[in-house]
Amino acid sequence: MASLRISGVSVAFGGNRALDGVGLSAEPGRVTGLIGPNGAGKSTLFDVASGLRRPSSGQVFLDGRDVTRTSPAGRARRGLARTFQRLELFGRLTVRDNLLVAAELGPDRRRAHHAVTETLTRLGLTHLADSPPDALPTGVGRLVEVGRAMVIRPKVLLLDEPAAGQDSEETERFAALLRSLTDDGTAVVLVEHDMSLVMGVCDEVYVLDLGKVIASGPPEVIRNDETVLAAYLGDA
Ligand SMILES: Nc1ncnc2c1ncn2[C@@H]1O[C@H](COP(=O)(O)OP(=O)(O)OP(=O)(O)O)[C@@H](O)[C@H]1O
Repeated sequence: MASLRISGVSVAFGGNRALDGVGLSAEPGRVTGLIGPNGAGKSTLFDVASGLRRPSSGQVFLDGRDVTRTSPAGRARRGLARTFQRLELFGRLTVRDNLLVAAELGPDRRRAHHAVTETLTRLGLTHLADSPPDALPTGVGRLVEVGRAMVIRPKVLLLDEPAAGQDSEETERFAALLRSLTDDGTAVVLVEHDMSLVMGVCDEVYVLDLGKVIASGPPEVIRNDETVLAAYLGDA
């Protein structure tokens, strides 16, 4: 069963149909890519999935349960975590405390300190644990944001442009991290403009354009899809 299933979701901002009947499934242990030109609706779809925006129609299911009317906090308790395109860290708390705040809101508070230590090790950030994110380069800040989402061991992890600002070595390490998350059975949904990362790491890719899914399938199919090339990859 899909960990996250989105069905027939529509959102309009005034006369602008940001999402128009969008469907998407994210399976456990797989990375599902979501790509499309600027303004295609990717972040809006994450907002609908995480409960920050109520769709005018359509449904969201977590592990088969309809959560369309569940609050963001309720969805987090059911194992959904996300990152934001714009970093949403507490700039002056330490990296460790940024993770701890999230861990203590998760389902297992007693494990919070242990989970933070484990996550910092996994991300290779232990040496920066006592630094405030404000003092770190953006690429590292993004990793801290991913850590804050990972620390509750989510079933579904939505990542909004996590590799922006990372250099090629950091991106490579990040790809390995994504694979290790799927080994844990996490369903990862990745919004990302770095096409080599998307094509290298995703099992399945959805392409959004002007609020509609114009193609979905494995990376090798998407890479050669004429509609996708015309809408997006051609000028990427
Ligand atoms: N709060 C809002 N109010 C009005 N319009 C919005 C709002 N949020 C998004 N939009 C519009 O909805 C459409 C989809 O935007 P969205 O940010 O979801 O796209 P995106 O694919 O994430 O783009 P990007 O790659 O630039 O982040 C765009 O036309 C955008 O201008």
